[in-house]
Amino acid sequence: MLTAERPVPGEAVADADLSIVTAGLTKRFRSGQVAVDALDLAVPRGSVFGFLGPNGSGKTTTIRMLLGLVAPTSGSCRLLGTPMPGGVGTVLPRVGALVEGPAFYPYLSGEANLRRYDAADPSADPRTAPARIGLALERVGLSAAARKRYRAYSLGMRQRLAIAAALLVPRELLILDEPTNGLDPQGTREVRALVKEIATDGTTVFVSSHLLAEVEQMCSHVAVMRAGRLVAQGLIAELRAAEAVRIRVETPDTAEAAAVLAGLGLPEIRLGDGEVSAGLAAEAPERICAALVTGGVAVRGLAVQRPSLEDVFVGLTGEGFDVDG
Ligand SMILES: Nc1ncnc2c1ncn2[C@@H]1O[C@H](COP(=O)(O)OP(=O)(O)OP(=O)(O)O)[C@@H](O)[C@H]1O
Repeated sequence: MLTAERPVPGEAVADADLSIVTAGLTKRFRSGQVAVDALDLAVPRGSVFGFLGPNGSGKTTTIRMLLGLVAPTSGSCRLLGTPMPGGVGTVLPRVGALVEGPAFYPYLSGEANLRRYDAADPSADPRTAPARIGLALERVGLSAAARKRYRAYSLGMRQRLAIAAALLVPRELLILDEPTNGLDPQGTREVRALVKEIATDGTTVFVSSHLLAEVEQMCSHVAVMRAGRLVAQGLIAELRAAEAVRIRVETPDTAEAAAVLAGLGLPEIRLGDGEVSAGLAAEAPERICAALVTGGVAVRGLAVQRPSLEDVFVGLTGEGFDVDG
C-alpha cells in the first residue's frame, strides 16, 4: 500500500499475489510533458481495481505502457509477474484489454463480428471458436441478441460486445480504459454490473474511470491519480476507515450546538448554515443527542456520516475531486 501523503492501513502484499506492479513508472513526451510521474502501482490478483483520475491525469498513458503500446521513459512494470514490454508475446494472451474499442461491422451480427475478431487472433484455436464465442456472449449477457445486427445494438450492448471480444480466450487480467465513457445511464449500469460479474471467477479487473462514484460502486481497490502522480491507493474500505466518521446536527442553534460538541471533546467542529458537524471520535451518538437536548439545543436532525471516497480524496489532497481536471 502506498500513499503520497499518509500511510494507509493494510498488510504488504507479496509480488506473486499482484497482477500489475509498477515501480517509478514515468512517461515524458517529446513535448516535455510528464504524463505519468514515478508511478508505483500494486494491483492485487482477484481485485476489481479502479484507476481513478480526472481527464488528462495519465490513466491512458499508464495503460498503454502496461500493455507495451508505448515505451516508458524510465521505471518498470510487470504484468502477471513478467516484465513489460519484454513479455508482450508471452503475457498478452493472458490479458484482455479494451483501450480503444474494437471496430465492429455494423451490418454483421454480434456473433459474426466475434467470429471475425477471433479469427484474427493467432493465439486463439479456431477449432474451439464456436464454443468460446458462445461462452463470451453468454458471459456478457448477449446470447439472446447474438444474431442481431451490431447496428441494432444499444450503446450498452455495443460495449458489452467489446468486452466479450476481450474475453474470447480465458484471461487472468482484464484491462478496461473508461468502459462507461459515452454510455447512457442504462448502458453504464449494464457495464458496471458486468465488470463486477467478471471478477467473481477470480479474474483481476483493472478499470480506469474519471468518475469517483462509479469506482466506489464497482471496485474493491482504488488508485487515485492527479496530474500524472499517484495520490493514494489501497482497499477502498481501508481508505474509508482511515477517514473519520462524523456526526452532523441540524439545528437553528448552531453556536450553542458547537459549544456542546466542544464540551464533549469532539474534534474538527465545523459550522454550516443550519448545521454543525464534528468528528464522532469514540463518543456514542445517543450520548451526543442527550447532551445537545440537555444543553437546550433544538435538534432538528442528527446523522452519523460514514466517509465516502470523496471525503477520503478531500482528506488526502485538501481539495475536491475535480472531474474536469
Ligand atoms: N502522444 C502524446 N504526446 C504528447 N502528450 C500526450 C500524448 N498522449 C497524452 N499526452 C498528454 O499526457 C497527459 C495525460 O494524458 P492521458 O491520456 O494519459 O490521461 P487520461 O487520464 O487517460 O485522460 P483521458 O481520460 O482524457 O484520456 C495529458 O495532458 C495529455 O495531453
